[in-house]
Amino acid sequence: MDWGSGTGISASERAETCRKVAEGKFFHEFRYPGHVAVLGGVGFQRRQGHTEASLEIVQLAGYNRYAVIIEILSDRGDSHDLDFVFRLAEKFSLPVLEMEEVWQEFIRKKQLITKKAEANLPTDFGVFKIVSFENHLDNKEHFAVVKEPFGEVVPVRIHSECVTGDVLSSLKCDCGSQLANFLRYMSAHGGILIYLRQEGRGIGLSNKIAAYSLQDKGLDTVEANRVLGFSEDERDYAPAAQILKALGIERVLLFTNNQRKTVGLEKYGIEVVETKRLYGRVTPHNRFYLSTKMKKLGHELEEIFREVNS
Ligand SMILES: Nc1nc2c(ncn2[C@@H]2O[C@H](COP(=O)(O)OP(=O)(O)OP(=O)(O)O)[C@@H](O)[C@H]2O)c(=O)[nH]1
Ligand SMILES: [Zn+2]
Repeated sequence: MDWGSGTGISASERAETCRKVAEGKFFHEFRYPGHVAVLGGVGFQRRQGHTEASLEIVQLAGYNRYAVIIEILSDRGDSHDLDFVFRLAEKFSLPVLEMEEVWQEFIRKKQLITKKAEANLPTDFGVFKIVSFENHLDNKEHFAVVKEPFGEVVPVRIHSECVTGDVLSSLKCDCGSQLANFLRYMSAHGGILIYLRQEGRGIGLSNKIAAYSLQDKGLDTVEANRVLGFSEDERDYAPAAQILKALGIERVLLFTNNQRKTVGLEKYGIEVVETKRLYGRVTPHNRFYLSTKMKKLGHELEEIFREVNS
């Protein structure tokens, strides 16, 4: 689009066109086609693209949601790499923001998950409260199980969905028994379980079953994920951080053997005051899986292997 009666080509005319868009002029007041391409963001929570990120940056800085994006090109017309961008930024004393930093700030500042429904839930482990959420972050039906009272630092378990382990009592992993152990702990001491619908470390049930099939052929859990085109762990704990905030909680005693969960919560503004190990059952079927988690994913499981070996 172009604004005004000139060609619209010069830098100053293009800047004027951008300014008029940001003033909220109507589409029919511009001329088409023109020399400024207009893009619309679909929401940063849906797409972590430059268009969406630029809208968040200007809004976080206190401006209306209009931004100008430029691609930095070399003399030959190719896109420059990040090294060039850093050198350019240094030369002109400009800040450089990476997508991950904008995402973290977005999750800290824009609360997209709120409490929806809550009810009592008597279980074999005790009577809990179950809470559901209105979730505009990833639109999944995560839920929380709450047992009060608890102190200012709340015992918390972030548990990723494992239908095979949690529902079918599969012996291939430790999920079901870890879940039961935490519910038992909560029943006695109070706390919160956040159940995230991140089946298969975020790859979904079908892909996890495909990964199991590769494991039947001798691959380990990390290799199987990679063969299927995924990273070893696709989870993001942004929904967990926002669920905790929706429940009014910012300081936690986290039950996990996985440091990525601690890092994953802290970067979104949740303070992990302390972590406690939470072990499940070791079976002949899950031993190799658990030792792979320890060796390749950094899970702190040395203690259970010491016990098993002694
Ligand atoms: N892709 C894949 N996912 C698996 C496999 N085995 C278990 N999972 C998934 O791994 C996740 C385990 O979740 P959690 O127990 O919350 O997390 P964790 O990383 O083990 O960390 P902590 O239990 O907190 O120490 C669940 O989503 C399971 O479905 C596997 O072989 N492949
Ligand atoms: Zn499992």
